[in-house]
This record gives sequence, C-alpha cells and structure tokens, in this order.
Amino acid sequence: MSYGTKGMAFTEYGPYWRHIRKLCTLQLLCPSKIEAFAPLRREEVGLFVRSLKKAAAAGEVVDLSEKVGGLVEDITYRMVLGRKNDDMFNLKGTVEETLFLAGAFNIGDYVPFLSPLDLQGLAKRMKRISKTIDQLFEKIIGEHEQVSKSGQVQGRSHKDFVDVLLSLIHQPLNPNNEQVYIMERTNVKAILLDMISGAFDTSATAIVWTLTELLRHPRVMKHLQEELQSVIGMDRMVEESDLPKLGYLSMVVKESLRLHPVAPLLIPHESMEDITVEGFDVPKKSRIFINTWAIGRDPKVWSENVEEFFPERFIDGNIDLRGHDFQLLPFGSGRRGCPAMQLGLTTVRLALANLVHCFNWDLPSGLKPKDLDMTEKFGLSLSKAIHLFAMPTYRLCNQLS
Ligand code: HEM
Repeated sequence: MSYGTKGMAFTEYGPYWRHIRKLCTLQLLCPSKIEAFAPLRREEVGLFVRSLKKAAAAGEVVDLSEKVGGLVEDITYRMVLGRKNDDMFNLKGTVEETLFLAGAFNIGDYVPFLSPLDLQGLAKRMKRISKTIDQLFEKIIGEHEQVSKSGQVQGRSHKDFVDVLLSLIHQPLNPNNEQVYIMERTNVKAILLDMISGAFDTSATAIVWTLTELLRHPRVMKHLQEELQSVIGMDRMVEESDLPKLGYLSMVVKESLRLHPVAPLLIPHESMEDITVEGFDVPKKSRIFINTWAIGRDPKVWSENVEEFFPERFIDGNIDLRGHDFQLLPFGSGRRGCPAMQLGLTTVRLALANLVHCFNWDLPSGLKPKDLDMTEKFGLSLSKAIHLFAMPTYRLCNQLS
C-alpha cells in the first residue's frame, strides 16, 4: 500500500527515508509553504462558517463530525491535489479504507505461517485498495502534467503538492552522495499518499474531540469564548494571525490531545539496537509501540485529577507539544515525530476558534453535557465512535455575506 515503502511514514530509517523526509520538510511542510496556503484555509473556514450559519438560522441540529471531516478534507485535497473532492473520485472512502487497513490487527503479523492464508482477507483488500489509489493518483498526476505542458501552472498563485513534486521528477534526491536516489513517479505517488493519509483524519479527529470536551465542560467553553471575545471582538471571524494571542485556546487543545491523542500508539517504531529499558531487555528490530494514551492518563505523571478535562494544568506553559516533554507526545518525538505539526495545529486551532467564536452550541433534545457519549473507535487513529451532534446559534454582530 505504500509503494514498497517509497513514502515516509512506513519507511525504515536509513538514507532513503532521510532524503524523503528532508525533501518533504523543505519543499512541502516548511513555514513559508504553510503560510502560502493560509488564504485557502481562510476561504474554506469562511465557507464552513457560512454553512453553519444557515443551519443555525434554520434551527437545525448539525452532524459536527461529518461537517468538520468535510472541512479538513477540502483543505487537504486542495493543498495536496489542487482540487476539491468531487463525485468522480471516492477519495474519502478510499483513504478511510487505507487507514483502516494500515491499523488493522493482522493475525499473519504475529503468526507468520498463517500469513499466506490471509484468513481475515486483509491482504486481498490491501491489493484492491492500492490499485484504486494508484488509478486515482495517475489521473490526478495526468491532469497536472497537462496543465504544466500548457504553461498555466506558472500563472497560479501557489503550487499544490503535486505540482511541487512533479517539478522534481527525474532529478536526484541526493545529488552529492554515492548511492543516488532519483525521484520517479512511484516516489511522487507514495509521498502524496502519506500526505493525504497523514492530514486527513488527524486534524478532524482532534477538532471533534476538543469540541466534545468543550460541550461537556460549559465552564471551559465560556472561558474560551471570553478569551476570543476580548482578543477578537464580536464583529469578525478569527484569523490565523490571531492564533498566537489565544493562550487559553492553546491550553484547551493541549488538554484535549492529552486525553484523546489522535494516534494513541503513535506509528509503530523499531529498535535499531539491543537495549535495556528499566530492566527489560529489548532486542534489536523489535516492534515498539509507545502508548501515549496511557501516559496521558497516568496519575503518577499528571496528578490526581488526571481524568478531568482541566486546561489550566498547562497554565505555567512548561509543557509543550514538540516532543521535548515525554508526558505529552501527541505528535511523537525525535526524528520520526510528525513533520507537519505546525500545519496540523494551525488547522485545528483555526477551525476550533471559529466554531466557538461564531456560535453558541446546544446539545440536541435535552441531552445533558455529562451524558455525551465518549466511546473511542480504535485504529491507527482514535476517533470518536459516535458522531457528535449539536445545534448552533450565531453569536457575532456582523452578518457574513
Ligand atoms: C493534529 C494533526 C496531527 C497529529 C496529531 C499528527 C500526529 C502524528 C503522529 C503521532 C505521528 C507519529 C510520530 C511517531 O511515531 O513518533 C505522525 C507522523 C507523521 N505525520 Fe502527522 N499528525 C498530524 C497532522 C499531520 C499532517 C497535516 C500531515 C501531512 C500533511 C502529517 C504527516 C505525517 C507524516 C508523513 C508522518 C510520518 C513521519 C515519519 O515517519 O518520518 N501529519 N503524525
């Protein structure tokens, strides 16, 4: 499914991974590239708020899981592929199936002699989905090549990820090294798949869990609305440039990621040498899972009120999300940590801030905050099992056109 590990996330540590990671960090996920897509995010969040405003005027209950998922999808597809999802491609279903299969418990991994039997039918599904993905990418790349030939790409204000990667095709990834890797079409497709699957579910899951916690804790919701009101005022939406001024919002997101880490066991790691950790011998090449979910709920680490949603625990600002503080690792740590943390956090904070600033939210038909369902759906990512529904009331003074 990952083109013979030609992407980043499932590729073994070594020179190839290092070059791909460097390329993605410098060309796709660097601060200037993230900044270049700010107008795109602004436009999509604007459309999102307008559609919620309509629902508010009609007194509708909104499926927030679905809506937020749609917003993140649109932002991701436009940034990576240069187009929104349309009916021609069932991108959403395809990516969901890919993520499910990547995180599925496969008996063959643990009892290798059963592997060829494919008892759960997972290998068959993987082969099928990798074919679908490949056809889809071929079509999108083909369209980009057409546009590039016609010279139109030069006139665009920013290049999407496909444009950037195609501009590097047939070139060496590491010109000065002995073993040279050349960027080919397969590498482009593998990287695109990583970018889409990395971005797709993560930000939406984080937004939905945070909103759920805010609805369960009206005190925190009120405090956050007060911060937004005092920093932004009541006559406009939140802009990305406002985010550094929103200290309480940042604490709320940290607290939510502590209790609901999007990737509860991170991505599986592998030990590179024999090591002993607190008396346990871990042989070289063991598969290592880091249970961030358990660390986030460990009273020895977080004190007695560990199960409580209490953003104020971060008030002294000593614990950050960059992987330096091992008690909070929602983006992992070290060289395999998430290369897109800034991008992910910007999307999460911007969408959340606007949801909370532009609307008051009521739970449907008499549901009490404490009765909100908190069941988790386990996979590579840990999403909310049951969709979140709530009823918006528009609260800004201005009338968005
Ligand atoms: C709130 C949003 C996000 C969260 C919580 C998140 C979380 C993570 C985590 C936990 C890992 C594994 C770290 C480890 O195992 O040590 C990871 C890796 C990765 N993420 Fe993210 N991520 C987010 C957004 C994104 C976005 C937007 C992209 C792409 C545009 C992305 C692309 C990747 C890639 C490619 C890797 C693999 C890195 C490698 O193996 O070197 N992530 N992410």
